Amino acid sequence: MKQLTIIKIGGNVIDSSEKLHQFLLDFTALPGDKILVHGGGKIATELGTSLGIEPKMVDGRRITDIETLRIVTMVYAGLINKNMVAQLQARGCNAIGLSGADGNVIRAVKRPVGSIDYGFVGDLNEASVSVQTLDSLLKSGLVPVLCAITHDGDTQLLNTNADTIASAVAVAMSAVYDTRLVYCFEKKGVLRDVEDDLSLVTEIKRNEFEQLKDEGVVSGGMIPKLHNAFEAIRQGVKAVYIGKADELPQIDTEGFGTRLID
Ligand SMILES: Nc1ncnc2c1ncn2[C@@H]1O[C@H](COP(=O)(O)OP(=O)(O)O)[C@@H](O)[C@H]1O
Ligand SMILES: CC(=O)N[C@@H](CCC(=O)OP(=O)(O)O)C(=O)O
Repeated sequence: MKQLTIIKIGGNVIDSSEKLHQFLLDFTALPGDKILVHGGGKIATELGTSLGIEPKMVDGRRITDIETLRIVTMVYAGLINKNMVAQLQARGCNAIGLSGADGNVIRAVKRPVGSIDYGFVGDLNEASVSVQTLDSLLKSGLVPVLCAITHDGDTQLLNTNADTIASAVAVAMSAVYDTRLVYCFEKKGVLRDVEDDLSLVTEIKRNEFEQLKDEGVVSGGMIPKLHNAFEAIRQGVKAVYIGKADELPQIDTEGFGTRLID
């Protein structure tokens, strides 16, 4: 099987034009087939706040009412996605920017209302990702750049966490590629002390994740990120890493951030 790398880039890196510039250079230089998935939660929060729409997050997920959906669609599928594609094109990477509705590449189901109504948030299942569409784009020499906007197939756009999209795409693509999933963000990886880069945990096994959670070592957005990462491994993704965006070039030589192991 051919190798495929799925890279997810988080909001704190996208928010810095310098860091984003360097990351896109490194992404372009990465050999082989690749797909980029981006978030942008920080920028959506900033724009929403400036328009008087306060963000509401529960367990790292954004409660997405109709006004918020308009903002995240503009920010993720428009501003960020198109700027990234233009920057990649300028570096010689033949990127194609897509929401989940484009080419029906990611179809989601609106999250059912339980104790919390998340609004227009989309959940993914095993049939969500169109492997055929992504595979044909890759075979045409294109590099898909996916944002956090999905659709339900019945006109409704939905907001889906970008870490979850990256994990679902990696799982689906592992049917036809040897797939690895790389979460890039602003820290060196999973740290024992969030403020200390020297406290990097180089490997985490599934059973150690529960322990790290109980000890309070991992918190906030890192909990769903690790959950998504272990789901990906359980469902056939060959390797999953979490690490610092500007260390991406080391991935095939010195190793990269935290490697997750089943
Ligand atoms: N043990 C930990 N190691 C590294 N980061 C952690 C840890 N525990 C919590 N975090 C927090 O998790 C955040 C990453 O999650 P999130 O903001 O969802 O990522 P992204 O920027 O990729 O969207 C980091 O910015 C950090 O503040
Ligand atoms: C439903 C949900 O929470 N969607 C996320 C999508 C963006 C995202 O995941 O951005 P980061 O990767 O930068 O956090 C949100 O709106 O924040």
